[in-house]
Amino acid sequence: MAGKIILYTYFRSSCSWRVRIALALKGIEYESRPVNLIKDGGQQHAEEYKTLNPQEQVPTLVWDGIPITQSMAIMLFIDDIKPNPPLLPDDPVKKAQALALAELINSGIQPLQNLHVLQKVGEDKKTEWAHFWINKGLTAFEKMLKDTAGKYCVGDSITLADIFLVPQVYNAHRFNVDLTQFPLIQKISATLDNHEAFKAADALVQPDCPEDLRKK
Ligand SMILES: O=C(O)/C=C\C(=O)CC(=O)CC(=O)O
Repeated sequence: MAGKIILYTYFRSSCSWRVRIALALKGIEYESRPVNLIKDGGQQHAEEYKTLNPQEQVPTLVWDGIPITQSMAIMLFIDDIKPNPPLLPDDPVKKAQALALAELINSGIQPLQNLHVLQKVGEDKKTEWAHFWINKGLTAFEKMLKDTAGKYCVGDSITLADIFLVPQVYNAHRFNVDLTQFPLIQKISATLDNHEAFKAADALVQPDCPEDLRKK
């Protein structure tokens, strides 16, 4: 695996967080470049950044000068350039289950509680809005886990489903979703919280995490 990797990231952006977990699981070194989504009206809208990421979002991974956007595409790329440990099971059914769980969050929850959507929904309604969509999505996720879970979301190996789950659980706490309704999600995310790669990728230990939120 050749190539210098730069990751444009924001500490609590779910999508950046996922990529940080994948890089940590693979043991891939990278240079982290923080993009503050709030400061200066959002540094993701800066002209220079827009040329890398026309959607004006994080993350962007730059590999040997080539920008790659979208967390799912980035993680599949990482899995291709460094196949071990794999992010998806070999078994076709398990692979589809892991992708279905990941997509449930990727397209069914996270985009609805993303910064730019909440800005459009408005300050007074945003908490109720985010709470509704996270609660609805995680209710389905928990039901699916009944058929797929072992130690992790799909069997006993870490997959993309686990990588997507952890940042979404952070957001569930942030928007006051009662996680005691979801015993499997709670159990698996507690196990993941103790995993070294997940600890290293945690939003609250990143260099751009503000001091008042930082994990002590
Ligand atoms: O610090 C902030 O308030 C701004 C941005 C975020 O939380 C990141 C998101 O938009 C949510 C997410 O990625 O899930």
